[in-house]
Amino acid sequence: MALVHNLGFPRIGAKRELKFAQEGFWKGASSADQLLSTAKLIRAANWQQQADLDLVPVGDFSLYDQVLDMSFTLGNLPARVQGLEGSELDRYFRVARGRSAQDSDCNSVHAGEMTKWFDTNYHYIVPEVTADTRFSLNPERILTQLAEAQIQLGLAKAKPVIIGPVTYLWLSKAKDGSDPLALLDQLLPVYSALLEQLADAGVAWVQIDEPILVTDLDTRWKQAFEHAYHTLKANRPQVLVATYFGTLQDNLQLACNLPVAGLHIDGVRGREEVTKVVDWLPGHKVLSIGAVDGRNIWKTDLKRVLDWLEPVAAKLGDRLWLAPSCSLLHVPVDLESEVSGDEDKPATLDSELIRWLAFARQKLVEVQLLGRAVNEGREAVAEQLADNQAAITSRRLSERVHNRSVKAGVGGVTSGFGQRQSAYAQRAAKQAERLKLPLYPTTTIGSFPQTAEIRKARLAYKKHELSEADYQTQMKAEIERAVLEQEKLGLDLLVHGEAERNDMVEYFGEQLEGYAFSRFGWVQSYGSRCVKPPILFGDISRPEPMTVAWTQFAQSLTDKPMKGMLTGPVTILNWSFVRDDQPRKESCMQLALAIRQEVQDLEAAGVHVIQIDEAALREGLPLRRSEWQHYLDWAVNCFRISANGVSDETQIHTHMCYSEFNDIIESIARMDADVITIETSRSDMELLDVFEAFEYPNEIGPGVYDIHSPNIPSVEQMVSLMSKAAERIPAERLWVNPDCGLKTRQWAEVIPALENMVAAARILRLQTASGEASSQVPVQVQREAEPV
Ligand SMILES: Nc1nc2c(c(=O)[nH]1)N[C@@H](CNc1ccc(C(=O)N[C@@H](CCC(=O)N[C@@H](CCC(=O)N[C@@H](CCC(=O)O)C(=O)O)C(=O)O)C(=O)O)cc1)CN2
Ligand code: MET
Ligand SMILES: [Zn+2]
Repeated sequence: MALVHNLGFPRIGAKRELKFAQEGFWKGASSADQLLSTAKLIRAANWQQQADLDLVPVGDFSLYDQVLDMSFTLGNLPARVQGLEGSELDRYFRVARGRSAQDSDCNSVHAGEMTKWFDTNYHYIVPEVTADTRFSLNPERILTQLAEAQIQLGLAKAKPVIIGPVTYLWLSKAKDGSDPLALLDQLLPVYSALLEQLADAGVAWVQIDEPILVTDLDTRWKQAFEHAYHTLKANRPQVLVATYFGTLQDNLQLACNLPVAGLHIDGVRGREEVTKVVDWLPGHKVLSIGAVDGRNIWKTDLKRVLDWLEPVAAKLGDRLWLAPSCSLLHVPVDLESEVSGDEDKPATLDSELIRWLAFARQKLVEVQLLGRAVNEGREAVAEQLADNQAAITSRRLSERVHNRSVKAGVGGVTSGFGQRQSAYAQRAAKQAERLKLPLYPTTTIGSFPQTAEIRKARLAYKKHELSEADYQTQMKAEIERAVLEQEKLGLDLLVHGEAERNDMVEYFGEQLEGYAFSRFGWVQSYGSRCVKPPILFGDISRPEPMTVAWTQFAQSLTDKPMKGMLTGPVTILNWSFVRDDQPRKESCMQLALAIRQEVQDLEAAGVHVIQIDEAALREGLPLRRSEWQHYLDWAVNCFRISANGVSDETQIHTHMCYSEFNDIIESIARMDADVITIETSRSDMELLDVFEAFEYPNEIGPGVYDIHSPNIPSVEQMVSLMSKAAERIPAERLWVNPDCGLKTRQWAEVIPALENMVAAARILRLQTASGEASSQVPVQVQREAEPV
């Protein structure tokens, strides 16, 4: 009998209950007890929905981030929060979010660094270590949740999930430049103790996630796996080592031979490896195959899966387990929420599209169907299989998916599409003459605070309670406010503030043909922040201009230059649920042509600076280095096609956040944007080393203001950061700007932070004018943040 199980379930709640509880608590509007009881209710509901599985994940829930949870479990808190007063919950959120110095205790704490979880749009808090890090077990969270689950589901079903020791260290960053792997022997006793406690609590199976097994590992990391799992052998539950997001390749034998009871592999992205793993896996071990895509929202073609799965099942017998390919964290909770519109929220997906889709709950039903088909024969689920087949066929043959003129447009792309008229130096001179910006020009990345009023108005508009005209009037008022504030602040290059956009990707998805969007299809991005990835289901075209009127309106309010603001094709692709019936690069090319039309329309409307955000270009990099170049080639090509249909005088900006550029700097340079703004403030400008080493030729705005934290950066901090930047990049090519957009902040934070930023730029100009190299700064009056 094949068992069916799950690796992890979304924890935000079907209606984002966790988000509202977190934010209520942070604002001081509700108590810790209220937050914790909402959390408990969500866990119970999640287990309820998974109760039919043979094994159910426990410990996949998190109040902020599962990696931060693991750091707490392992007693690995940054020194800056150790010994602080307050509760553990307080310390937890301090690491997660930072804390400004407005508190009476004067404990300003900067937030832990956040970065992308593999190639997903989920962000985790990077564990911080030093050579002196000592771990100690803090098992309370997981034991408490385990006890809850065991009561609800019975002892046998509860399967704790933890991040494995090798992956944990691989995700860690050593603040002192030491080697995190050197801490392995420190760490293993804590894992042993944890496993022993889980065994004592009656746990039969524990899932230990080691996703780095699908990445390129050098010998040391490979040996670390053997060492770790041999060391952890005694007194523990049976261990299922879980890998996902790709193929094992040269780690395959290592993964198969670890001294554990089972292995999970990604049977969607690693489909071609399944047979090989079956051959290599020792006969006493369980193989869990992820046969349902945990990274996308399409209904599984069950017949196609069964065609390859049945022979595997025949070989493995009881040793086969079935699951989604990875944790379901990356898909929305429940398609049922989309089915019937109510007055509050009209449905957005039609019944035909709904029939093609599966969210987390539906994916678990698919896994169960596969289990029954394997265990009892296809006849046992004949009706469901026929239903599934009909849906698959309906999507494959649908005329909504294919658009001849779009395909013709792609066919007509020539190499000239990606080419600017002149090289950067010539363009820069023409642009400088037109824009007349000062040295160290200041700008922002695009969005200004998305206030509760903005969101409320948009909701009312979507519910048809607010007319289109009234909605537009209100958004125009917001844009006006943003423009006035920027003029008051003395910024040099303005933005309209993106008030009218729900999200930088969803907004474009809503206006492009070939896209659908859900009502409740939320996926956690970080902490309480969620995104609703639009669903790219068909050939993409742009029926009409998407941003021109808003940008023109904003420009009409000021004599300062106004940046047009677009999301680039690669980012739209990477942050959407995309087609699985054609290569991603083809969808991307269609998006590139649509954005190119928008860029040209903006230029024709008199917009002289256009930013095309490619925040997700790097996260789209395949996990395997051997596949990088191919991806980078088409991604950069698509960006260039979207951007380069303009005259020399038009200045193209691009923006990237959370990016490490070391390995891809050549491709970044090939994008040939006139200006690139990047995230650098948390990494102390370290990121710029590679731009210096590569002699990156165009302009750069290294972020000086960490917008992910409520802290207000001081003038000194920003002058010091920019001085570090100027040691690496000639001042004439530097811009002064925040790390990213300001939509998650409040005006009360943004104004003083940008005041300081503009003051910093003025000091830098004065210093340059007087030839002064020092970063001595006149004393400034600092304004503090409002509590969030
Ligand atoms: N797609 C994407 N990926 C990304 C980023 C990004 O900006 N977009 N940025 C990075 C991650 N950063 C992020 C930063 C902020 C948010 C964010 O603010 N998300 C919002 C939702 C944004 C949104 O779509 N808002 C809609 C819907 C708002 C909403 O929730 N409305 C309520 C009611 C409104 C109310 O009363 O508050 C409802 O519908 O129930 C809108 O503005 O229209 C949130 O979690 O709160 C997400 C990710 C990397 N990945
Ligand atoms: N223009 C966008 C903004 O400011 C870029 C964000 S990148 C995640 O919000
Ligand atoms: Zn950004």
